[in-house]
Amino acid sequence: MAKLLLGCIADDFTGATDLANNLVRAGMRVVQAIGVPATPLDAEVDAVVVALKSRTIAPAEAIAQSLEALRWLQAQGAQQIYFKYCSTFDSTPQGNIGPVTEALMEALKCGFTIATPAFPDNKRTVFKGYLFAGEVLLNESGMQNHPLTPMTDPNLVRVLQAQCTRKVGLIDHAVVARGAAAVTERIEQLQGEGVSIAIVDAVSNDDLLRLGPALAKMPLVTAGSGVAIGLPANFGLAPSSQASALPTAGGLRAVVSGSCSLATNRQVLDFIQRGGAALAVDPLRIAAGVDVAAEALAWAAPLVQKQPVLVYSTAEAGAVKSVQGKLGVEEAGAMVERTIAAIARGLVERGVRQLVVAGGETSGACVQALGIAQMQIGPQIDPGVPWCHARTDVEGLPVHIALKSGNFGGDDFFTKAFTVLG
Ligand SMILES: Nc1ncnc2c1ncn2[C@@H]1O[C@H](COP(=O)(O)OP(=O)(O)OP(=O)(O)O)[C@@H](O)[C@H]1O
Ligand SMILES: O=C(O)[C@@H](O)C(=O)CO
Repeated sequence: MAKLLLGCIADDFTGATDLANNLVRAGMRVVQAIGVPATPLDAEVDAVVVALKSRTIAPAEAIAQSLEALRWLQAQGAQQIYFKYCSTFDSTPQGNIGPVTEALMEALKCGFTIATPAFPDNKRTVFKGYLFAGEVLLNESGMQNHPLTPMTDPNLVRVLQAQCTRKVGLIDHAVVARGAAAVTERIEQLQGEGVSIAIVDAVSNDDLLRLGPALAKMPLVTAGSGVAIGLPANFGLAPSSQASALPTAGGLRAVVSGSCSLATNRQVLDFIQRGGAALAVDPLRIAAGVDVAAEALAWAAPLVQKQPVLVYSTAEAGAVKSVQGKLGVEEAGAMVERTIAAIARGLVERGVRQLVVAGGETSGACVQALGIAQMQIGPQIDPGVPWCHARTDVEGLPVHIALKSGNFGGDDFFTKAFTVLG
């Protein structure tokens, strides 16, 4: 068995495919495992991304799951570990970015690591330690109102320090601009000052590519997906179309969406305005006991033979709040996720082999409903979202599947996705 070059631990499912996508584009062959695999790796790949759902669970549980993933990756011979979190640094005041980072450092006897969510391809940039989402600071981007991980402070040194016992410092843009040797020098200086984790500025892919060589000997790297573009070169790998080759796609095409982000709302509207076949799922009818999944599948069955179909619960903030007010936030979420996941499975049972899923939680529910354990990463649709290929437990059938983070993708994403597969 070939040795794994890079072993990755991601704190959610769509974030894991985002990271895998950047590694593939930089030349690595990558699989994504859903949870920590029970058996040794049996694929010829350069990197494995273990997808956890550890972003908002209790810190002790996030640490336990991350260390279990670390042990599995080490058993496969991983030469370097990458802890992937969100490009908007989603965390609660307690973590889990800080606690998991420190636990991994401890386990790896790693004296120094970096932390940067910068992902310029998706307009996440870090300057002087401050995180920008698009044109505005993180705390003005809408993230200050996130229901689970409200981000009210854009200063990442402060945010991470509040979650860590180790000292957190900054490698600022003036250093990164001077290249890898300057970064290495700054790391030595910071270590002399007792700092063991540094937020790193990056406002462009060039910054991330300059940073890459300085990370070659670090046992642990922690970041969003952006830093990944600079790592494969450290292992002598270069971008190649081979790394993203997937089996030829066939079968019927569908989109299921449980994401209520602004981007997904625009994508649903765009699909409908182009004349796409679309059906809205009403959470209140699910709550009233109607078999909404069966209805949706009956609607989709004839249409999907001729064209891609979209089944969505996507709604604007006001409508979501009203449903949550009636059903409760968690209950509404869980009910809609179960329904969308049942529809995804039903669609695959009816011949869909190219499936787009929108929303992080929704993706988790769909991947689990389809019994997917491992995904091979293919070509990018839009930054952060690749097509993947996976075996399901629906008669062992394979599907091409794309898991879209709520905020990612252009307005035409649901149309463009299928043109990428050809
Ligand atoms: N119409 C609706 N009313 C209430 N809740 C909904 C509705 N539609 C979807 N939901 C729930 O909202 C949540 C959406 O979360 P999900 O993670 O899937 O999307 P997202 O937050 O846009 O994506 P990401 O986490 O990738 O940013 C899910 O729990 C889903 O079931
Ligand atoms: O980094 C991001 O923004 C995404 O990969 C993500 O983690 C969404 O949940």
